[in-house]
Amino acid sequence: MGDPATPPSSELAAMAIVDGASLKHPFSDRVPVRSIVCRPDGGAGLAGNRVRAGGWVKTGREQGKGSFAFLEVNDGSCPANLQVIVDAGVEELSTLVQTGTCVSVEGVLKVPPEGAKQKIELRVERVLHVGPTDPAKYPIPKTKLSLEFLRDHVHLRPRTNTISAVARIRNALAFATHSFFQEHGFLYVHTPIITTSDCEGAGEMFQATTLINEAEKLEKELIENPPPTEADVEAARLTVTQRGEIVAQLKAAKATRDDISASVAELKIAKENLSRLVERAKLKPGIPKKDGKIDYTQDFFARQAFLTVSGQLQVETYACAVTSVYTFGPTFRAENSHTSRHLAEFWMVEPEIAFADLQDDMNCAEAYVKYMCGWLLDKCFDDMELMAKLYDKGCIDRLRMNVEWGIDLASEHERYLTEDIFKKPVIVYNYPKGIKAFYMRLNDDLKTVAAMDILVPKVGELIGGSQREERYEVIQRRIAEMGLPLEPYEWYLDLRRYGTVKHCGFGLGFERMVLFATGIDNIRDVIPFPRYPGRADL
Ligand SMILES: NC(=O)C[C@H](N)C(=O)O
Repeated sequence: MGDPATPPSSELAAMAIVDGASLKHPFSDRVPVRSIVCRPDGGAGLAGNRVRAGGWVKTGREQGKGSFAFLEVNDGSCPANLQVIVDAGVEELSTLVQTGTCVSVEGVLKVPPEGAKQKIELRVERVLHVGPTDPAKYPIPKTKLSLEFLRDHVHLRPRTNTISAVARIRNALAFATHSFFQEHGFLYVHTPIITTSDCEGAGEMFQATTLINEAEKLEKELIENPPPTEADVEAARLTVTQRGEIVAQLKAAKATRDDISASVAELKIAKENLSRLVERAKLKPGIPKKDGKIDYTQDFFARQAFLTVSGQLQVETYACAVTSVYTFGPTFRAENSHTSRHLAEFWMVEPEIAFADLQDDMNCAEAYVKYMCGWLLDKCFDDMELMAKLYDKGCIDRLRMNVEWGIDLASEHERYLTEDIFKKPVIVYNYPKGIKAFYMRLNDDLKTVAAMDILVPKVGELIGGSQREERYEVIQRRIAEMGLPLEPYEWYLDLRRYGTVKHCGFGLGFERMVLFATGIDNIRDVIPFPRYPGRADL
């Protein structure tokens, strides 16, 4: 003893007794609640172990006339709580029992008395930390709260059962995504967020340079249309007095003076606006400056740049070089949309495969969605059970279903098709060319393109994909036909000019997959920080 590197005896006990490697968190002294209760025996086999555990109190009550307290503690590692029993005297019980209090405790795991719901409980011997909460102010009390209400408390909502389960399901789906594509030899390629190309050509891009463009526009306007100067005002006055007729002179003078003072006022406002905008723009990091002034000669911010709507065009460059690739990142749509299926910022998984056609594309999409369903059943069953209980009795069956694919339909009635006609996912393909993007391959009928959408019950479109037009002349004609400028797509056309190859790909809306899996109704509840009109604060 006396050696500063030797931990206190209680810590030694914790390390020695708790089946260390398998139970203890690798980078903290705690044992995650999951390691204690999410076991086939519900944790009973761990009785006698000394552990440290921590989390947030879901519910708490004092028992035995205040001689001890029962706490249901959750640390987000699984949907289940750990029952924790604290004797009076160890800590102020009235603080501990408040919903939302954070506790970190050390004690011994015990099998509870006969008839108890849980198979194991923690008898506390030492309280290591208490983060109290004021029950009068805490916005997330233990009563059932609507998801809509929770949207106004985005920073505290992960403390709820639903939002923490969604976080785990989302995490599992992301892991499954990488696992699926990596297992099948796809390369993960990071595509850019800031870009000048509008992949869908739908004009729904967020401008990345609004501020600078406003300042630039105003400055240009003032140069082209300079407002009157003081000298102009004086000259105008002189002209007025030199005029012959007094009456006309007075009338003219009045009119001119009014005009002039209006112009001067406008000038003042314009100048103020300009300097305010320029000042604000100067504060923005990353804007190119020369001698303290914005440097418009530099290409990047001086040109219009946008937030990407899809990584597809860029990821195609890698598919046409390294064959099988995917990108997975945030994408943006500046639509003023208030539906439960749209977000201004959402995540998309976009694979792209060379030497593959539309049928291959559909096969890949089918295998990928089935893989994710299997993964959730395997790795997140307890969270799925919670979703089935709270939101949608059918969600587990939906994951289990043997998806029926490839029903041949050439029309686009999304949820109607999946909910009323087929109660299963359907693929709709070969769409009329007029309603689809320029990059989709023109079919031999010259009327339709090799596009496909996968529509699923409850959600509608989950996946949109296509075989890409690999023929230089055809794609060039399609771009022109759709009234798009050729110049921004020159690099894209190079892929067809040099070593072209048939290829295909699709985009899966990641949040829509979470909706499909969980049965939750609104897309704003399946992304940690939803972005929709009016919402971007946190
Ligand atoms: N990668 C894809 O095919 C997705 C498609 N570009 C879309 O945004 O819908």
